[in-house]
Amino acid sequence: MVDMANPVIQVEGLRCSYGDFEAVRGVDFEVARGELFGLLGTNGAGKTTTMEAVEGLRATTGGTIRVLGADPLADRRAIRPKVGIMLQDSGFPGDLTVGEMVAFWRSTSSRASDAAEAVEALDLVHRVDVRIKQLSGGERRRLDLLLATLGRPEVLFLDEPTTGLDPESRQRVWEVVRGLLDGGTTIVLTTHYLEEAESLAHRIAIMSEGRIAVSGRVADVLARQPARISFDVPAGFDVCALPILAGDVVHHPAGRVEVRTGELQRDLGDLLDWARRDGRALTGLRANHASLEDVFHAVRTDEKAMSR
Ligand SMILES: Nc1ncnc2c1ncn2[C@@H]1O[C@H](COP(=O)(O)OP(=O)(O)OP(=O)(O)O)[C@@H](O)[C@H]1O
Repeated sequence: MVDMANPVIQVEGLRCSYGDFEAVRGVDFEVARGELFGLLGTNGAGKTTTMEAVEGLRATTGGTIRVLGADPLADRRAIRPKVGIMLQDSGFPGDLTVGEMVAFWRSTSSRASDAAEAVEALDLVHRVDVRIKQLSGGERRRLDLLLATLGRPEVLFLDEPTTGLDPESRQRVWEVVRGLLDGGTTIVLTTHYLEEAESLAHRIAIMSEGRIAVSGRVADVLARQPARISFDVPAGFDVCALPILAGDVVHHPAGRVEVRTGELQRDLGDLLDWARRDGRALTGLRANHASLEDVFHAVRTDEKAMSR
């Protein structure tokens, strides 16, 4: 059960600028202990800038941030041992081997976890004697995650942790992240993979042009978007033949009818009754709740409408 009464991370009215350009324009969110909060958004929406500010790596121009009750920039030394950070580009020394880097990193933490276990979990055993600069992009990402989690952080920031990973490696990273959540770690994650957010996040926020456009529990965010029912219809089909439905009907030229509805069960029932009565086969019938992709698309559409 997520305890929102005692958030581990509190961000209020956050603003960040690069010169005259304001990249983050008043962002608010809270993350409870043991929760995974997903920060999504288009390229340039302000996710990394927000993450860097919350990590204490970037000065802000407005608002307040508290991580474990402290200001992450001013009180960095106090909270740093409890925080793990996986940047988009970690810049670790390429001449060290994986094993040397892990040993060095481990020696810097008083709370280090079992390195051998972590190396195994992230499938890097066979790369221990390889120099970092010789790793593939996916292996680098897995090493970055390993190093970010080695100190058993209470709070973990993951900036696009699975970019460039093949599906199997991505699953492996998800397993490691789920294990950390089971152990009570609080995680903030940015990602462009919507299925990753859908699969891992308790709550998400979708950023658009420096602000949070949509936020909430994944199920609640999805429930705010219409569901879809679709099926094939023969050439020359007249949509007036359909029963009266709560949703909007779109007749695609390729011979498919789509219903976008906030009343999935009722409209689906009415359509099935109608098909049975008229002896019609609804070939290719599909009924789905909205996906995060639909929500993302709606945010993009609003973004474009606002910029017109
Ligand atoms: N060093 C910088 N100097 C000037 N502008 C910057 C700098 N870094 C980022 N920006 C701008 O700030 C905005 C937000 O960038 P940010 O990297 O936070 O976005 P993002 O949501 O993380 O994007 P992406 O998904 O591409 O990583 C963008 O318009 C970007 O061009």
